[in-house]
Amino acid sequence: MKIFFTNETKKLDEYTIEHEPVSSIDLMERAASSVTFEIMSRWQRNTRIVVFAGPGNNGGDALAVARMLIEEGYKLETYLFNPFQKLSPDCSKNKDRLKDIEGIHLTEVIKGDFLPPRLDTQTLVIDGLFGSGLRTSLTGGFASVVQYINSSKAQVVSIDLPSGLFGEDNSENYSRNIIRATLTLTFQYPKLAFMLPENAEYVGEWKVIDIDIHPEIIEATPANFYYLETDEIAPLIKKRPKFAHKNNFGHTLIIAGSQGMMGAAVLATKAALHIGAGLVSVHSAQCGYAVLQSAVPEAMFLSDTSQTHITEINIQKHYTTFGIGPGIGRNEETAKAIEALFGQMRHPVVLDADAINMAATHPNWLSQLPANSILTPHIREFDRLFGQHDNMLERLKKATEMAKRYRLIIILKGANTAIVTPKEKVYFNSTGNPGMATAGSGDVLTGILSGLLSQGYLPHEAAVIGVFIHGLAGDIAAEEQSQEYITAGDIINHLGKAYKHLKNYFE
Ligand SMILES: NC(=O)C1=CN([C@@H]2O[C@H](COP(=O)(O)OP(=O)(O)OC[C@H]3O[C@@H](n4cnc5c(N)ncnc54)[C@H](O)[C@@H]3O)[C@@H](O)[C@H]2O)[C@@H](O)CC1
Ligand SMILES: Nc1ncnc2c1ncn2[C@@H]1O[C@H](COP(=O)(O)OP(=O)(O)O)[C@@H](O)[C@H]1O
Ligand SMILES: [K+]
Repeated sequence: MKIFFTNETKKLDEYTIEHEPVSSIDLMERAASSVTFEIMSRWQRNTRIVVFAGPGNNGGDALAVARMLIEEGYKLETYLFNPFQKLSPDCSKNKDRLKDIEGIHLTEVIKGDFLPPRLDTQTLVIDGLFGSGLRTSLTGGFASVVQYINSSKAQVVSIDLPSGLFGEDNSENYSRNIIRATLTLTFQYPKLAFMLPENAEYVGEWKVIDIDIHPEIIEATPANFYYLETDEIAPLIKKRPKFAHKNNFGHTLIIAGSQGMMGAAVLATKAALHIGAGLVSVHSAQCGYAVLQSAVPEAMFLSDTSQTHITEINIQKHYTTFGIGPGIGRNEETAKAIEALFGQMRHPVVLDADAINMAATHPNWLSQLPANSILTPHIREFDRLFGQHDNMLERLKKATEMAKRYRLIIILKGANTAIVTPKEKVYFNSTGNPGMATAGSGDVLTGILSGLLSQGYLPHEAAVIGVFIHGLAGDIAAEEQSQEYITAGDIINHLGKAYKHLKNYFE
């Protein structure tokens, strides 16, 4: 799903209005009825509802929703803020339509005559003050209304965007003057701001409401940001040919583990096998021999000369890819061993964990990796590598710049993991849950990505499939066993079900 910028909303709406064709007031009616439907499915008729409408089309939506809810038997109070005595044409039409119906409590606030209604835990606020047309941070009376709503314990449904929030960059915005929504019902596509952890407190839960924007204009409008969903990932999964043998699915070498951190090697190796690599070998310190051979008998073990850590990696065979980093520690001897490998990397590799930390102290590494290699930093690893950043938006900008400069795929891990490609595209993942914030789940991702590269998936395909299926396996595990319970091993144990879900998706 493309993520457009809010300044493109008008263009998308206008094309739809002209080419569907549909009048703008009917498009608003369509949007409002979907919002009404969603509210009705969650809140009962006896809920006390207070609607706050602004002067633009976001306010128009809110007034239309108010009318529809009254027609459905809900009781509500509606406040229309019109300080400049200028409403958008569709907002004005909806004000007239609302005035005409029975049982309406509509207050139009023009000057500082606003007596705020009581808002308590039993109240549902519908926030239609501002949406995609917000030009500057809210100030004055609008800011006061937002603060009043925020200071209450009412639940808040925001239409399109929490009022006061910009769709993209909020780094200069005033936190106090942005609605903190319980639920945001956004039109047609999620906004970039929703992907960023710094805005979670405003957006709350969010859901896309399809208003049938014309498919031609969606197709024709380029985007740099995407939200990955099952219908985009499922078609990428390859079928294993009937006469295939293990060599068709490549040979992955996992370079992982050191004394006390052998579990990381086990997890990455198991994940590479379960995602479907033909052969998996693991190079690790001698102390890992018994552990690896018993925990993952399907993998071959290549022992380092050191008992405790990796010091030298002798490549005797052709490996399709390398998965480097989980649990290797930061010994300088290990760094030297990895450096010595650069000349032998023929295909994209995966770099994770301490390998990324070492890249931070060995600045020439990034330019020596094969093009389209995959880096999987979490936020702290990312900042160690590329410097401190104040927020996720800053990190995304830097990731985009670095992915292009070094021709790498950067997977910035977290909720809504971002996959940033050398072509400056950013894909946000939709799967995964906080249960995955547990030791070793990143090691599993490294194994998955290496195993996918090994099977011949293109690097950007391996990246999006890997991140998606990792999160999906975590979601299935959490569904069965609850978020708190799941460990990294449970993610691996649910990869099979995740694969099945993707393969059966179109059946
Ligand atoms: N046909 C359409 O155009 C559709 C529009 N939709 C709704 O329309 C919204 C966008 O409508 P608009 O473009 O009218 O924008 P908004 O309703 O978000 O706000 C625009 C109005 O607010 C004023 N304004 C902007 N920033 C301000 C600030 N900081 N302080 C005070 N006033 C400020 C503008 O001068 C303008 O009057 C979407 O978010 C969505 O809710 C939906 O109804 C779907 C269809
Ligand atoms: N709150 C969350 N929601 C979704 N996914 C998460 C969340 N927290 C962590 N994850 C996922 O779990 C993995 C954690 O990786 P990482 O931080 O490297 O852990 P570790 O170092 O313990 O292996 C990442 O893939 C990340 O996207
Ligand atoms: K709003």
